[in-house]
Amino acid sequence: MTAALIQARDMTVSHPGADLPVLSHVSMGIQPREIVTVVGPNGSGKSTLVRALLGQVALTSGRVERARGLRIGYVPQRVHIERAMPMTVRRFLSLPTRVSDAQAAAVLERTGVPGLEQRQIAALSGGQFQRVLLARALLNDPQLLVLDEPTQGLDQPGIVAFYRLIEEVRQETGVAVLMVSHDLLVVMRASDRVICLNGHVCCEGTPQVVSAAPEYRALFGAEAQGTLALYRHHHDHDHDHVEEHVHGPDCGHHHHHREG
Ligand SMILES: Nc1ncnc2c1ncn2[C@@H]1O[C@H](COP(=O)(O)OP(=O)(O)OP(=O)(O)O)[C@@H](O)[C@H]1O
Repeated sequence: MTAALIQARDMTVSHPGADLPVLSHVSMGIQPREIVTVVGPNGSGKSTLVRALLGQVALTSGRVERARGLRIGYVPQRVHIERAMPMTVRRFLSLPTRVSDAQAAAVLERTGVPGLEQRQIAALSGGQFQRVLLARALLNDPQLLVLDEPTQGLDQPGIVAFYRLIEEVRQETGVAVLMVSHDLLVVMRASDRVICLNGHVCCEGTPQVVSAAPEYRALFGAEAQGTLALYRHHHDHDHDHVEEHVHGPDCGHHHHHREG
């Protein structure tokens, strides 16, 4: 296996005053060119995981290893403050690092919003704004893109289009992508690997494996049924083979489908 771009080993994060750690013994990594999505209920520690990987949150124990000189493009979850500022797209792209007109034009073209330079940030649609954020994150030619709920506030076609764009960008640039998302169905189609988080790593694997995992179905209930249906056709033709999935020590379930 190639060396991971970023790797968390047995990472625990506790916030001062809280009884339980937000993240408990989390180990996970991202390989070059991989699209990895973290799913989990509200408050399950998804944003904390991302920020810990980026070195923005102190670890209680464990460690994070980053490839030397790793370039990361990060789109944080809370960007509505930036959005309210009176500022053109062109100026926004030059924060914090100045870029040339040609670079700005090229990156807007790549993210599917060419020619928006002179528009006010506040006047963009939700989908256009997400693409401008993605454009800015791509400017330093990252090896890893980190997107925390990038499709928040988009409608269904907007969500699908955004994930398609992410796949195109990966194809074109070879960037690896770590995303946090609530869009289970779309995520399952667009990710190479899914990590299901609930304070610890509940289960992880290909979308096909995770969608069939009992931990995932316990966490997401009816919604999980929909993602499982995506893969049922495949299962129908492959009864004897159920892929292994990794699961945490405290998930409290049995793998009947495997041991039986
Ligand atoms: N700086 C902090 N101090 C204390 N508690 C915090 C801090 N940051 C996050 N938390 C708590 O840690 C838990 C996990 O938060 P986090 O934002 O990582 O979850 P999340 O899975 O991203 O949630 P959501 O889906 O709602 O965005 C929550 O209970 C939150 O209140």
